[in-house]
Amino acid sequence: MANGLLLVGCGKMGGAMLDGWLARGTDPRTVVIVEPAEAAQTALKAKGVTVVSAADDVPDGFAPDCVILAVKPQMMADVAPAYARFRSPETQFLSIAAGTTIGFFEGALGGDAAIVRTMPNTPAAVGKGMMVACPNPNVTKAMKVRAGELLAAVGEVAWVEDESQMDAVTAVSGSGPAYVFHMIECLAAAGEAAGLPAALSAKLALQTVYGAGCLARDADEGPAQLRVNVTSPGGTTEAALKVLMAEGGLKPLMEKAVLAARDRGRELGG
Ligand SMILES: NC(=O)C1=CN([C@@H]2O[C@H](COP(=O)(O)OP(=O)(O)OC[C@H]3O[C@@H](n4cnc5c(N)ncnc54)[C@H](O)[C@@H]3O)[C@@H](O)[C@H]2O)C=CC1
Ligand SMILES: O=C(O)[C@@H]1CCC=N1
Repeated sequence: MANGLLLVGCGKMGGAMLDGWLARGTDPRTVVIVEPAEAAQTALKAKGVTVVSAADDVPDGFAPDCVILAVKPQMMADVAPAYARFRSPETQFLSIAAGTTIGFFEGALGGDAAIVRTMPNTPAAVGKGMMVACPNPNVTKAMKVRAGELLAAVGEVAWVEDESQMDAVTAVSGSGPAYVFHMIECLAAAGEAAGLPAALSAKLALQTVYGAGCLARDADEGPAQLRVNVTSPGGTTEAALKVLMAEGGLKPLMEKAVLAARDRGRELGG
C-alpha cells in the first residue's frame, strides 16, 4: 500500500510545509525528501526525515501516496519527469509551483497521473497557511480526502474546480504574505519617521498587524466595519485613511500589484 510523503525540493515553501507537518504529528520516518543542496541536507536530516540528492536515490520500495513537487517553476520541466515512476492507483502528485499548469504535469508524468495543482503560502510553517487546491479528473475522492487532510494540517483549505483561477489565487494568497510583511516594514519605518525608536516602532507595527489579523479572523464583523470601529469622526484614524483611501491610494495600488502577480503567474505557465 502506498504510504508516505515524497517531497521534491525543500526550500522556503517546501520547508515551511514540512515544518508544519512535522509540528502537527507527521512521523518523519514516513517522509523522504529530494533536496540536492548540501547545506540544507544536514538540517533536514536532524529532523529525522530521509534526505537524498536526486530522484534515483529514493530508497527502493518507498511507495509514497503523495509526491509533492516543490521546485521552482523554471525547473519543473527538468525535474518532474523523473517522478513519473511513482505513479500508481494510490499515488497523487501535488505541485506547488506558481503558474505551472495541470496540463504540463499530465505531459511530464503521464495523462493518467492524479495531479493536484496547489497554492500554499509560507504561514504554513506555523499552521496558519492558506492552501488552495485544484484537482485533475484522475484525483479520486479518497485522494482528495488525503490531500485535504495533508493541507489542512498546515492551514485553511479551499478547493477550486476552475484552474484558470489559480494564477489569481497565487497573486492573493500565495504571494500575499509578502505584501503583509512589506506593510509591517512600511508601518515600522513610518513610525520611525514620526519620531519613535526603531525597536519600539518595529514592535508596534508587528503586533498591530498580528492583532488586527486575529481580530479580523475571529470577529463577527467584517473588515470594513472593523475599520469603521477604529475610526472616530474627526479623529486620528480618519486623517490617515484620507491618505490611504484617496484616489490613487492603497486600493488601486493593491489591484495593480495583484494583477502584476497574476500576469507573471500566467507567463510562468507559458
Ligand atoms: N516561497 C513561497 O512563498 C511560495 C513558493 N511557491 C512555489 O514553491 C516552489 C518553490 O519555491 P521556493 O521554496 O520559494 O524556492 P526555493 O528556491 O527556496 O526552493 C526550491 C528548492 O528546490 C531545490 N532543488 C533544486 N533542484 C532540485 C532538484 N533537481 N530536485 C529537488 N530539489 C531541487 C533547491 O535546492 C531548493 O531548496 C516554487 O515553484 C514556487 O512557485 C508557492 C507558494 C508560495
Ligand atoms: O514569488 C513566487 O513566484 C512564489 C509563488 C507565490 C509566492 N512565491
